[in-house]
Amino acid sequence: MNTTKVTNKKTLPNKKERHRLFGSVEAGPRTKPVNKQEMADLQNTKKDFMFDIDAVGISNVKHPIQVSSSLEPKFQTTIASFTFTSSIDKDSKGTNMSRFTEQLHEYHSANFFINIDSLKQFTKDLTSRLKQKDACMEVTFPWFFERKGPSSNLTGLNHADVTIKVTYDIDSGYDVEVSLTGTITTLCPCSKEISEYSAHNQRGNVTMTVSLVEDFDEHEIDWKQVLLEAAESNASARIHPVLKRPDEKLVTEHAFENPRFVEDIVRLVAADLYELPYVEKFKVTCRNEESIHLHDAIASVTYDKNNE
Ligand SMILES: Nc1nc2c(ncn2[C@@H]2O[C@H](COP(=O)(O)OP(=O)(O)OP(=O)(O)O)[C@@H](O)[C@H]2O)c(=O)[nH]1
Repeated sequence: MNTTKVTNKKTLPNKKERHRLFGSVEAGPRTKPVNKQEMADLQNTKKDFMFDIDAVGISNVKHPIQVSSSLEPKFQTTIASFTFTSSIDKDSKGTNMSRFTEQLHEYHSANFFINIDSLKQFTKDLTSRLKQKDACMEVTFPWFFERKGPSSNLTGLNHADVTIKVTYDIDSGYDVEVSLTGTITTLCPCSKEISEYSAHNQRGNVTMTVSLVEDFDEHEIDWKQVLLEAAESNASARIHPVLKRPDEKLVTEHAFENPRFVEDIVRLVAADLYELPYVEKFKVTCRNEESIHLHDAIASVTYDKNNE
């Protein structure tokens, strides 16, 4: 290894002098309290502040998390983005924002696994910690799963974006919404029909947002895998990280044999979700990134079984 040092030719002022050169000044007299007990607590000021606030809190909190899965890898760490909020009434000036991340770190240190049950516990605890009547948290993360080539069986990791949103209200209890965005291939039926050869295709992003029945047992059913399957099994073809030529041939032919409009995707996925007894209501959206346009094709279906 070459350990020769490069000789510095300039003589620089020391670091403190450099900071002064760029505008740093000496500390002024300190007159305000440094003990927490003596500090002003503006957040907890009680007065008529005119309006209740629906949601106040923090968003874009990046944090490592642990997730379990019915597909390989069965346990994984991934990076999540959290949003934490609660409502406050018009007599409170503000919330105590440090308590959101304070609680997150406490959970993290106690081996926090992200699932519906643990988020229910988290929001309930947060409600008491904040001394408010409700709390809401939303967590979004890439969930990874193994995918094999259809002929070679060669494996790689794909991912889908997953969101869990849990609200706890001391009067009405829990509200849980789960969501997954999976990526698929769609082959245009119109293009297939009218062209002498081939058909153009798209990369489709299918987002399913679902309300599950109250007694849904996530230890019995991995809803992530179910939603992924709803998107992929209705696609022209699935997406693969590793494809050899025999795989590529199968995937290409499968897409040609299963052409889909963006409308077909949202209706077919809606049908699968409709058939799941533990799904109460759902929204399916699809956004196809066109390969023959700069724009995307979009469609959505919303359905609530309670309104039947
Ligand atoms: N309510 C409120 N807080 C803010 C805002 N902007 C920053 N802060 C936060 O105020 C925080 C102080 O947090 P608090 O939780 O109120 O601190 P505290 O009163 O010492 O905490 P407790 O001991 O839990 O009562 C800092 O973490 C800042 O991030 C804002 O717009 N509204």
